[in-house]
Amino acid sequence: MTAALEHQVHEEEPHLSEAAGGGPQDAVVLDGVTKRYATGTLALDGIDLRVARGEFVCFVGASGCGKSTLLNIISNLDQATSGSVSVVGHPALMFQEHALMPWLSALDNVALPMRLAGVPKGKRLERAQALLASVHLGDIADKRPHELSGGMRQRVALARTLATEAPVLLMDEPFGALDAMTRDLLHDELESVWRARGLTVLFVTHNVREAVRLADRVILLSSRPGRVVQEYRIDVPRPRRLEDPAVGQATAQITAALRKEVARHGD
Ligand SMILES: Nc1ncnc2c1ncn2[C@@H]1O[C@H](COP(=O)(O)OP(=O)(O)OP(=O)(O)O)[C@@H](O)[C@H]1O
Repeated sequence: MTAALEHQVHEEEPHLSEAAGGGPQDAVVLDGVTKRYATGTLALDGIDLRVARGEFVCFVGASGCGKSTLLNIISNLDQATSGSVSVVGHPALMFQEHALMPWLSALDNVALPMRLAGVPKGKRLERAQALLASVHLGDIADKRPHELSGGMRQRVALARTLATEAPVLLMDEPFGALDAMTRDLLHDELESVWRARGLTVLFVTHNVREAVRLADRVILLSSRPGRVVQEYRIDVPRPRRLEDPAVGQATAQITAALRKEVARHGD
């Protein structure tokens, strides 16, 4: 068996590869992406996906359906067994665990990607300060992570993710551990940065309502192996709130489909 494996990153004025079937409007194109781990687990089976530039896509699915595997492959942290992946620019990845450097201040944590990219000190600190202000943390720049609440740390992590200037954000349950109020606030902040910068966001969550609150499109994955079961275009007008009746309706519809998927696998 031969594995046709391809992962392309397009640096500038990218056009996506013909191999992955992309066009100039696409930010991410997956063509027949399959992942079998060395243990034999078939985590993803022939995923075809096309995400337009500026689109906000959320993935939901039962535990173990391969959502994290998918993001890892798109970010090139892991490789597909077969299929092709094409991404515009170098995506930034944000996890549920904020992974801030405990010895650095909030400001220096946000400035870190720019430091690694060789941005001069004055410029990167100025930019980091502006990013902290954009997530309403302009006044805690000198604090270190242990002095901040969980929600504040996750906002610092969001500011640091944005400091990479990546055109594509890959977010794996980034707000999963937060209380409802903080999560609400971060939805607003993420949405406003997404719109202002024209970012493309691929966002994994277990929370269907959160997916509907944020997404232009929700993709439901099945488990063992992970496949696209259904896609839902969310045309509820923005700004949305988690408690909007229209958000509730779409949530109920997708949750019913998700329940069926979970029941099919008995988990
Ligand atoms: N490094 C690995 N080696 C072997 N199997 C793995 C590895 N990582 C994940 N898997 C398996 O692949 C499948 C998909 O895992 P993955 O973590 O991508 O799912 P997920 O949808 O993100 O799960 P969750 O929602 O629980 O975070 C699971 O059956 C998991 O056990």
